[in-house]
Amino acid sequence: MTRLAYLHEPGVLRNLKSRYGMNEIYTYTGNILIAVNPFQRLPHLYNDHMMEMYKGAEFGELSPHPFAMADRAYRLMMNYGISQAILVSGESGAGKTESTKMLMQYLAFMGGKVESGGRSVQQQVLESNPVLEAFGNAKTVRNNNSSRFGKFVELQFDQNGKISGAAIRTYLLERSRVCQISDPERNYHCFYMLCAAPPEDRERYKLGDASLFHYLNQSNCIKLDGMDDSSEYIATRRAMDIVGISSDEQDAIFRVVAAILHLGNVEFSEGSEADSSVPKDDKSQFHLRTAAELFMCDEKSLEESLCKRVMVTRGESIVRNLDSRAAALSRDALARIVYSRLFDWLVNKINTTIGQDPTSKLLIGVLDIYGFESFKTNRVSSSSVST
Ligand SMILES: Nc1ncnc2c1ncn2[C@@H]1O[C@H](COP(=O)(O)OP(=O)(O)OP(=O)(O)O)[C@@H](O)[C@H]1O
Repeated sequence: MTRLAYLHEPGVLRNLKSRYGMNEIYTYTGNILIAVNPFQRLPHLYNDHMMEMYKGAEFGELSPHPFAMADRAYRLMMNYGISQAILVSGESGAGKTESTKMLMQYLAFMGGKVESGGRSVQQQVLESNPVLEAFGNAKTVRNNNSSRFGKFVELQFDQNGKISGAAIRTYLLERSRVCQISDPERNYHCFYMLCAAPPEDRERYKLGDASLFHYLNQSNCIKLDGMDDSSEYIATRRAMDIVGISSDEQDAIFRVVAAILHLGNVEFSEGSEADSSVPKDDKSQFHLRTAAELFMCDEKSLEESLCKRVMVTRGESIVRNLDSRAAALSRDALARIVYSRLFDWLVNKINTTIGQDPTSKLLIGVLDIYGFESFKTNRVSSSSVST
């Protein structure tokens, strides 16, 4: 790009377009790699043979490629003993997560240890992707599998350049999506997966079709072309096994997911006292009872926590009734906070299983932060991510 005679926007775009027309989706501009989403699988670009080619090749000697970026970071770290960071940024749907996976694939190839038994750190980092995607990705207008959280993966290396530990840190999970979605978007994948689980699991969590749940049926998009939620459920369970989440823990996780769906179906009507509220009807009472069972808490306490507010002042606490609108808001607030705690728990669990190397002085971090989006109505959470 820097060799263009006139470096201006039309020239840059024309260059990218003509390269894209020749299936050259990557272009350098100085040390930066520009990736244009091909929207088709190009397996020949990412196989072992390609990784062998880029290994140790001078930067710029071969065609632009994420492997070249990862190789450069690895070499700089090894030659100068300085930790490196790679920032992957772009609009939603641009291909950041795919590029991040390729960077990780190459770093795992260079720094991977051959384990005699068990799974290596690099395998576990790569295998944590499907779990995080099930709980942190959703269909948006631009991307059927959009990451709704930022992710910083830190790979720790020993003196020989072998991966000795890793940590995954996540940022800014989009909590509002748990309770509020609009056409043609979807909520987080895990909700639909669980509604499409084998009958015995659906029975255990008292679930039915996804379209029965308020947190899912606000949008007409329930099924996704090319994604079979029932096989994704099985695949996610398998991925959870691999990252060391026991079957009891998996049951607890899905209990919470199901409880959130039931909670969302609890509607409120005005109670007998002024400005008070109660579950609207038998249906709401059933969902409240089921949510309490799944959360393993007392039904009455759950109802009170939704329909009343406790204000603690110095020395005393005051209980105030909430009207039906305010009760619905506190229901949504509870769903959001529980889901985001569940997500944080998953990330912690994955980190514990992968294992850290506190002695490591050489790190490569890859930051994949979710992309800019501009809607008709922009919420505070989306604008704070986008700025
Ligand atoms: N290099 C690639 N090869 C093949 N397909 C790609 C590539 N990059 C992106 N895609 C396709 O584009 C889709 C969107 O890419 P990706 O999820 O990486 O976008 P993103 O920038 O991370 O978006 P978001 O910010 O919404 O999470 C992928 O699901 C995949 O189908």
